[in-house]
Amino acid sequence: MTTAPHSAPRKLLLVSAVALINENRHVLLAQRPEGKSLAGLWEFPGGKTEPGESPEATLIREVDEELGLHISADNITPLTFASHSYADFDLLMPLYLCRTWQGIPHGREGQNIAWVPLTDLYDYPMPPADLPLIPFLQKFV
Ligand SMILES: Nc1nc2c([nH]c(=O)n2[C@@H]2O[C@H](COP(=O)(O)OP(=O)(O)OP(=O)(O)O)[C@@H](O)[C@H]2O)c(=O)[nH]1
Repeated sequence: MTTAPHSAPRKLLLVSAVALINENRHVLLAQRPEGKSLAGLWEFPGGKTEPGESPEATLIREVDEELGLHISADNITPLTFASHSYADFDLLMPLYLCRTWQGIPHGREGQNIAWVPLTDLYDYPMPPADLPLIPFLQKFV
């Protein structure tokens, strides 16, 4: 008698990300460095939620680590989310909106960053999960 193989459950990855919007209605994107998955693509700052960490705390921590920016929980608001099935995991990514921060952003991990007019977002190749977010941002931000 043969037994059907049990496949491991797919992993659900929770990632917090932010649309930092400046006074010119430009959004800050960061380029994924060489050596990482999806290298070279432009993404919203953020990262994986650690065990026991709230999505908002993740965002505040990641924006500091990646960009040297200080944002407060009072200045971020939920905007929309991305949901995408990558080959080896499902991504759920709340996208917050932030228009007020302290500091001048710089790529603390050596990554390129760019302030991108919302109308030019399609000129910056982004991960597939992010593509549905572009028309949303263009229409509602
Ligand atoms: N921060 C961020 N992550 C995104 C975006 N879109 C998207 O698919 N992701 C995915 O969400 C995950 C975020 O992971 P991360 O930034 O904390 O970690 P990482 O690159 O070091 O991890 P990895 O190289 O193992 O994927 C990555 O798999 C990344 O590809 C986005 O706009 N911003």
